[in-house]
Amino acid sequence: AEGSNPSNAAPPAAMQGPEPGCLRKCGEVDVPYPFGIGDDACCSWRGKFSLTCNDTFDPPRLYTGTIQVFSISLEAGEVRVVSPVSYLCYNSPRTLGLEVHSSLNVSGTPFLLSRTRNVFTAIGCSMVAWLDAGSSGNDLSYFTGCISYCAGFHEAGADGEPCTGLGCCQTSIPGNLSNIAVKATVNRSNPVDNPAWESCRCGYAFVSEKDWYNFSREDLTGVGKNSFISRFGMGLETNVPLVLDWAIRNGGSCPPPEDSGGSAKPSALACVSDHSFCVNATQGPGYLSTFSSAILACFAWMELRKRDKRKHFDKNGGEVLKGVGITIFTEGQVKEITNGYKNMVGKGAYGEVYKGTIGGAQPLQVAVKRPVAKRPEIGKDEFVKEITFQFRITHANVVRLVGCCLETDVPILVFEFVPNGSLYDVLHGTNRTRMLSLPERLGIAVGSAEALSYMHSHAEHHVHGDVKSANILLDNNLMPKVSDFGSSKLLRMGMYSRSVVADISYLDPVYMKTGRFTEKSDVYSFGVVLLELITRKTAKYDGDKSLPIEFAKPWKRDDDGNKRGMYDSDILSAAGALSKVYMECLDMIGKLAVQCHGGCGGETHHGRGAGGAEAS
Ligand SMILES: Nc1ncnc2c1ncn2[C@@H]1O[C@H](COP(=O)(O)OP(=O)(O)OP(=O)(O)O)[C@@H](O)[C@H]1O
Repeated sequence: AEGSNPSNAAPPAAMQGPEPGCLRKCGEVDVPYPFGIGDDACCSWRGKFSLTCNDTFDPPRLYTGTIQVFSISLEAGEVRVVSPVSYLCYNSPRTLGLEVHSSLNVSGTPFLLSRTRNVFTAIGCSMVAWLDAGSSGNDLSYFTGCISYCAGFHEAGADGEPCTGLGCCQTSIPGNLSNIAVKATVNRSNPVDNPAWESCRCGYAFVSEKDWYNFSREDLTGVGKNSFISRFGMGLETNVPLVLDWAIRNGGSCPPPEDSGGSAKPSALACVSDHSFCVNATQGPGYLSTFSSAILACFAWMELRKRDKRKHFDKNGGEVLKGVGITIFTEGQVKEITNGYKNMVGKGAYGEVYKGTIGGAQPLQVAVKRPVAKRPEIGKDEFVKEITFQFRITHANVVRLVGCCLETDVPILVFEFVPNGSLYDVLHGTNRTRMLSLPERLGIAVGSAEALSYMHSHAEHHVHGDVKSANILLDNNLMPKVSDFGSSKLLRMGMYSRSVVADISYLDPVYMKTGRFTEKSDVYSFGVVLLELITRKTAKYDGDKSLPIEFAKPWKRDDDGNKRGMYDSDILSAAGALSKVYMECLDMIGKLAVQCHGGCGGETHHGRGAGGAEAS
């Protein structure tokens, strides 16, 4: 994973994560993915790292096959397992009363004996210890060993001394071993008496973790609480640790080293990402990757991602929201819904908006708001309250919150999809395809006002905070649906200033002076939308002209001759447009808008209820 930033890397295509609900502990032993407990192939990587947990022991014991596992390290790519101990005991200077050989075979598993972390050790007086070993199930073509001799108990090395052949001997082992047979025996071709047989009765041989064994003369005695058997056990029932390297190999490994330079990109890796590459093996043929840094990075990346998601989920109040009944999507589900974020339909302060479909018997089209900004810390309780509130709103003129994904820093919000774009696009868009009639504009004004009125008076006096034509979406019947009730508020909960979130052209001057944003500020913004509807001018037009200011000028002067000067020419040229009723209707909307802005000597918007109520 050289040069990569794991947290930004794409998920490795070929490596699926574990299913939720898999056991991750056996007794005291943690079982991290790619390892898993039990037959469920989904709990471990492709079922190839499955272990068993035997709970007839107290505490339960973890096994790979019949070999007990003491611990697993993802970072080191190692597991520590029980090492079988071979032993013998003399019953005369030259004859053995007991001779037990033992073996260990991990061929065909992801494990190999670690060359660097283990050593072969024999303990005893007058003993020859053999290690037969190989790299496959039947292969025992390699052998090594060592001899230990001592003329008497006190002739053996002192406690703690290195194993130099006086009571114990050691030799290192090669790489690429998966099959070992250990023999503790006498040299039968040239038998030598064991003069110390009465005090140094037993001998032992094993492969163990390097530096684990510390020589003690008492180990030679074969009896007593300080003997080797008492301290460490014998046969397969020992607590002698052996270190196995583990890696993903056949069917999930790197191509052979000769095919792969340092930058070669493998094609069938367990863990293929742009940042992965194969490294040459140090474990000999057949062992293609000693837990390559790429694989390590992938596992680390997966673990990090998992932890991040959990952290975000908790921070975003996931546990509470689960109880509320809101649909909570995983990041993967959102990706599926949006077909990999393929169809972006817009972009706002909260983030990018993608069209998607929730499948099922009745597929539902949705708009997925994916945050782009990192949010400042906001109160979890506040966020949960807001999302819960949004989720519970059911009003035909408010865009419905369908669900959310809490696994990201800022949650992804999923809304119903409103197909006809925003009022802004329909009125002012460069690709404008339709002309709105006056009754259609009235319908949009009334519907939007109802949404605001509902929120202001019924829904705990909820202020929108960013009323504008871009936030009024139109369905196929031109029914308006006010959007962003939630997201503008959610953004404001952080340290963002109001002015960053809202469009300044719609901002209430009273708010500008006092810094206090109330439902009456929404009324002011709604007045600007009304003016957009009858003039088809943007809130700021012809450079920096303010629509509410310019429109209100003749109204304030009571200059009837010019009051109608800004009405949309499209409306005025429509059939029947110049009828009395038609013009009076336009005038009423104009008057209402001016009142929303506190003009004309009438009641200001600060003295009235919601503009929505009046418009309705
Ligand atoms: N529910 C929806 N259905 C269909 N399209 C949507 C939906 N929500 C947003 N859009 C589209 O995405 C665009 C951006 O929407 P968004 O609400 O994020 O930003 P905005 O309202 O334009 O700006 P701001 O975030 O500053 O208020 C909208 O103009 C609209 O075209």
